[in-house]
Amino acid sequence: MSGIVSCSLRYFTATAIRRRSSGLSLQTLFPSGASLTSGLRAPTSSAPPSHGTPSPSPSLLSVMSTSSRNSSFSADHSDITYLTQEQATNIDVELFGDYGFTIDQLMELAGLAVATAIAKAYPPPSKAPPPKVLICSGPGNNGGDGLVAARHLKWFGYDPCIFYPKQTAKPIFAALRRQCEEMEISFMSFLPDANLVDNNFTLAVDALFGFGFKPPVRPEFVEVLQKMCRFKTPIVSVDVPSGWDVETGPHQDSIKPDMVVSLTAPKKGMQNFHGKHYLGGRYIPDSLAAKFNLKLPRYPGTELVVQLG
Ligand SMILES: NC(=O)C1=CN([C@@H]2O[C@H](COP(=O)(O)OP(=O)(O)OC[C@H]3O[C@@H](n4cnc5c(N)ncnc54)[C@H](OP(=O)(O)O)[C@@H]3O)[C@@H](O)[C@H]2O)[C@H](O)CC1
Ligand SMILES: [K+]
Repeated sequence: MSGIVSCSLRYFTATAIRRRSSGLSLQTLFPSGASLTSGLRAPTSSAPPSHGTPSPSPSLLSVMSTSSRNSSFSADHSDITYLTQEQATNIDVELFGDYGFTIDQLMELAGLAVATAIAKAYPPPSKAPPPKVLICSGPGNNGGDGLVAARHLKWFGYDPCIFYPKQTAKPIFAALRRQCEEMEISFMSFLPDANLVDNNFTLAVDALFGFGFKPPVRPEFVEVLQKMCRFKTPIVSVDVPSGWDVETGPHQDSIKPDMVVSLTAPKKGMQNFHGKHYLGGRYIPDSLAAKFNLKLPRYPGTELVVQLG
């Protein structure tokens, strides 16, 4: 579909939703009429993925860098590092400074890790309409991870739809939005109430705030988080459940995600989380892990994520 036609359709969709904002039906946006909560296959296994790769020969081992055997990366998940907000920020500074990464690179890997973890934990059915996934993206890089994840989820057989209430003019975010639009991923102009979300979406991705969140939630996001608290549709949080204190975790009125995909390393606020928990962000060089004394799980083979719980 040409850009102009798809833009017109998107405008129509957003307008239609605005007009129906009282007693609204999402039929216009979701004409299939199918129950969107149906049909996710049960996870095949809750165990971490097996290695499945042949052991390297002794000669190969002798030329492997120390990286694959570095003590910072361990198969034991019980003593991994949980980061403070300051540590997470400092690691980011190093990655983008001395290590020369760009935000585009890491955000792509982060968003791909999120989509991969979702595909492992909530595999799409092979013979059914693609499951609808609501992506709630915030104004910072956490929101950018959500936009990237939406694109990969579409490739993986889901039907993502994005709520992105506070957009910035930064080129990276404009580009991510455009990429989603060109993949015919819809943007919603408002967040539907919980009952509509529950009836129309199989999953919700919380990409509002990550480790850059400073409590308390400002007024512009209070209603959004209140609505999300009422979702029965399972929520997958990116890096940090939005509204949680990065270090001390949830409070009484916090969202309760079914799953969290931590990035780089889990944050301290996740220490008592008992839901499904994956780690992604396979880009930390050994020397950086050593510098911050990070204990991280080993990613087996070609895996982009590791299941922690
Ligand atoms: N190294 C990695 O692992 C990578 C992680 N990535 C992801 O990036 C986020 C951190 O991104 P950052 O942009 O630093 O921060 P957030 O997206 O978490 O949040 C910042 C925005 O949120 C606004 N904010 C902060 N507090 C509040 C509040 N109380 N109420 C409302 N809004 C709030 C803040 O607004 P300002 O006006 O204060 O600027 C920002 O707009 C990390 O968690 C990962 O998900 C990268 O994608 C890749 C590398
Ligand atoms: K989040």
